[in-house]
Amino acid sequence: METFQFTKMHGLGNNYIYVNMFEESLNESSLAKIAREASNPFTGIGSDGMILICPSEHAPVKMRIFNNDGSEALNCGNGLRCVAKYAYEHQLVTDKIFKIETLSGLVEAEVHTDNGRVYSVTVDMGKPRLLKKEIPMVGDPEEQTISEKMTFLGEEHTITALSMGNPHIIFNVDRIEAAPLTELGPVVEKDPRFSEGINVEFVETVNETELNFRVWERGSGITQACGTGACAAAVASVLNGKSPRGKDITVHLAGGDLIINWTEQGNVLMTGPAEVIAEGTYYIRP
Ligand SMILES: N[C@H](CCC[C@H](N)C(=O)O)C(=O)O
Repeated sequence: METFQFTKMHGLGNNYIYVNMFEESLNESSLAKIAREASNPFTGIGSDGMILICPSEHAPVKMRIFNNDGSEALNCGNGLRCVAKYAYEHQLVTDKIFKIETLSGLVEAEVHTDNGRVYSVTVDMGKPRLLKKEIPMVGDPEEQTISEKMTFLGEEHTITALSMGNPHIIFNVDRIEAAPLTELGPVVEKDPRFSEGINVEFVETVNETELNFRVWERGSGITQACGTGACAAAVASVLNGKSPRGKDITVHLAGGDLIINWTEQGNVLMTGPAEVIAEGTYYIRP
């Protein structure tokens, strides 16, 4: 029976099965199947997906992330904080500031420690990608998507869309408790106007530096938190003139708070916790 060692970790409740690929080897053609099966809450470990911590030629570590439907995504904010924590605490890196390779490029992480234990991580997520061709979505490829009218289920909505290496669409709501997560989430996620699907976020503006936030994730459904989504929501708030550039914006997600800052230099900084839940052996189903 084939097995692998795993560490289950979460960032604000957005939890993944982490596999140290410096020590494990998994069959590339089985990764989607393993991600689906291991993520199953009844017959697997149960999680929002699987994240591989891999060797890299461009950085000390590389992150690959699979949603719980087995689809591979190009970025994951909560995952990056947990990868940074794991890499530092398992001596895959020696510095407190280091690069991590993702499928959407290199990011830089800084771990914050207490007696050698990482309790919080700041990730420089790089620049948001604002053009329609970078999301990707229909329309003029050289244009941005800021407060644009789009109709879903016969109703017109004003939306903003952008990419943090993975695609995000943001709907503004008056009360976050009333966000139509299950009504709109799955429909928008797979709307053909977004050729690679899209993560669906609902945001209530509390004030210019505070947002309430809920998410229906592409490939995973409702999660407790989405780091790239929180970055996208903060950038969208600045683009719509509701939040200031270069200031910390607190994003209140279901699982807790992230501090996001779209700096004057153009990079997006994300700061938040990363926690270990469990370690163990997973038995791969034949
Ligand atoms: N569902 C996302 C990947 C996970 C992102 C999220 N968990 C985060 O923390 O950024 C996608 O398909 O693009």
